[in-house]
Amino acid sequence: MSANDDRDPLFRYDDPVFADERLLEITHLPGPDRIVGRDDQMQRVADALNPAIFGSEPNHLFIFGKTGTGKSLISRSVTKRVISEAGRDGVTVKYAFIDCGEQNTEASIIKTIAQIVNEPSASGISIPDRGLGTGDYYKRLWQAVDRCTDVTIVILDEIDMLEDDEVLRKLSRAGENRRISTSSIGIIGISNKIDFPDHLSERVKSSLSRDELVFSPYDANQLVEILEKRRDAFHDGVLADDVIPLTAALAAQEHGDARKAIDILRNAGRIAKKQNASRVVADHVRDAKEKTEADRFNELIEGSPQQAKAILYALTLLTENSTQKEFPTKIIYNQYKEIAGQLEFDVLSERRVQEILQEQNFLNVIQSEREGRGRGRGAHAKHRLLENPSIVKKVLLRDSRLAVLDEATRSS
Ligand SMILES: Nc1ncnc2c1ncn2[C@@H]1O[C@H](COP(=O)(O)OP(=O)(O)OP(=O)(O)O)[C@@H](O)[C@H]1O
Repeated sequence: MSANDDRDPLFRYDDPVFADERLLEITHLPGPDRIVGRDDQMQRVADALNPAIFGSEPNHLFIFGKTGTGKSLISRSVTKRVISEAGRDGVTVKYAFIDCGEQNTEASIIKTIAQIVNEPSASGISIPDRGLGTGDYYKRLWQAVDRCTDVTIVILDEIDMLEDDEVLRKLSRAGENRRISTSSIGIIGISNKIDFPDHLSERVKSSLSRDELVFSPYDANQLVEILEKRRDAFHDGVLADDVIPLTAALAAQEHGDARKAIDILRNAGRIAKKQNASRVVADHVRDAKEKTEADRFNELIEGSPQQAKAILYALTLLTENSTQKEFPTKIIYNQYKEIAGQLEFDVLSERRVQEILQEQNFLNVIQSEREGRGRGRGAHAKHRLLENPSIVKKVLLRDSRLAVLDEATRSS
């Protein structure tokens, strides 16, 4: 009798494809021996954080680079090593990783950091989820930081999404302004937008001294190496020989993006498993690429209002039916008006459509560029999709009203 004979037959207890799928989860933090090609960047982050090991204030640091270039990984990995080294000398370092795409207000950021560092038994204070004003959350944060840590490292991912950069000024000057007395705070800001510091307010720009670091995309060979070091996510012999090189090549097409490479590999395994295949082969990888791109795009536009989807759909139709890739606001607006009419939506003004296009540009769904030196960015901007139109369409048509309209247009 096998070990599984008495188990509920409704479920599966073996996984013929994955030995440990968690190694491919985006939140998984690989050990230093699985990190490829980032020695210099790791050293630079270590240099900035080094004072923390002795309980002193680290240097603040901004890290820039395209998506999937290891910015969060290196920040988290080095921070953890700092924490462990500091601990050997009895120095308490804690860190808070905040995704500013999800939490972008001053109060929510302060509250989250306070909740992470606070130990009520040591500090004698609590950090309630709601009910305090921003000023009170700050007060409790300073108390929690002073009473529970020697150094707090605050990692702000997608820092360009911050609603108000005042929080950077207050955190970075907490020691100087005597908000905290026995501890210190270091900030690591992470962004895909290299020009992000230009958009900081003058107050913050002048007060926040920092180091800056740029992460370049990986080449296909580095992506192969990154994937090879996660091969043990699969059972021996499950991956066909060409799977890792093909995955790396596909992920390197736009820019060498390790997140995409890992996502494709994981999705390829899942697709193989779903098909009850005992091996992952090149076709699974190709299907996985499409799924990965659609999932990502879906994540970007999830939560966008239907009007924004109608505008994106207008841009998609224009792109599909033309050799051009970029379209002026006016042309997109005319196409949108037609679509909105067919969908029986209220037709928005051209100015509002322009604003929505700018928002989508900000969210990296499309790219908008101002042409020439025309007045106001609105009327003179041109916009293009950043993703393949067939993928964009596939995702947009998950909205049933757009799907019906698309079907009707094609059959007419
Ligand atoms: N040098 C590397 N070695 C091993 N794995 C890596 C490396 N760089 C990135 N990865 C893996 O790729 C994925 C994406 O990395 P990470 O989240 O750090 O990228 P990022 O630059 O912060 O991207 P984003 O801007 O999209 O947040 C993670 O699963 C990470 O473990």
